[in-house]
Amino acid sequence: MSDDSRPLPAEVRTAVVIPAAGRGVRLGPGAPKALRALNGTPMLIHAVRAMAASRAVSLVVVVAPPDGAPEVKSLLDAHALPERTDFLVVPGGESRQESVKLGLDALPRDYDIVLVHDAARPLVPVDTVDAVIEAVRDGAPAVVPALPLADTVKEVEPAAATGEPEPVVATPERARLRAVQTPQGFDRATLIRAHETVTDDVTDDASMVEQLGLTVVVVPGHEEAFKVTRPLDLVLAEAVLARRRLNDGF
Ligand SMILES: Nc1ccn([C@@H]2O[C@H](COP(=O)(O)OP(=O)(O)OP(=O)(O)O)[C@@H](O)[C@H]2O)c(=O)n1
Ligand SMILES: C[C@](O)(CO)[C@H](O)COP(=O)(O)O
Repeated sequence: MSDDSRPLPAEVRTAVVIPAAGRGVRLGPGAPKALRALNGTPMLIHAVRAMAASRAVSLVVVVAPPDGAPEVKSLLDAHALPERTDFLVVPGGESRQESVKLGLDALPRDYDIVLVHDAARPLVPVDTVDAVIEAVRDGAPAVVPALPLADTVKEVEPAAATGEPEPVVATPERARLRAVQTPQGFDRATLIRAHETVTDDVTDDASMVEQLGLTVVVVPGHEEAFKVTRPLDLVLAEAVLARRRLNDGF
């Protein structure tokens, strides 16, 4: 463990950045993905509530579609959210990475732990959020929730949209692979350094911390923390919400 791994004091404050500026191309035509409804409520509101459900979270920064900040502010005002949590809305950028950076730029100084959570993972349970925060409090500079894979994974030589069969290059040992979810949790200084240092395109924030040479640790993820990416994911998300309503006796 490096010096970045010292335990943080218990009273440290935690903020969440929610990148919500994507179009949702893989979901098909319609409003920006984060604003589409799940069970009548925008996906973003589900994601915000999932984060604010943690008593450790005192600020949520929503990174809105570039021209959608006023609409997102109105949505947050129109939905019941915990009073103990503060909310900020900033406009996003061209890529997820850029949107996260814009969210980080808006963070007040007095937050030591920062979570980054996809608006597209609206159903993550609060226990997963708390497990990530606890691991950062315990001294990890970067923490990701993740699950073992159900499928075997092949590395291929990608056929550039020609439709040709793709030759398999390798079969990584499945037992060593994990499917990574969000929220990913960070010591704030580490995450800011990662975003200031790494210029490659990446698909998650933790991989930027890996590029700094620091250790990223994995805590158990949750099946309900899946990302709404394609149309079938919407069906699954509605089914999870229906089951929760039944369990809650509504
Ligand atoms: N320029 C972008 C692109 C993505 N995101 C956010 O990053 C999260 C994960 O991205 P993804 O699931 O890929 O969302 P989209 O980019 O909207 O999806 P697609 O690639 O299908 O367009 C989402 O909450 C999305 O809103 C963002 O804030 N800014
Ligand atoms: C951050 C992430 O959700 C971790 O699995 C994922 O990498 C986002 O990928 P996307 O292509 O931007 O949805």
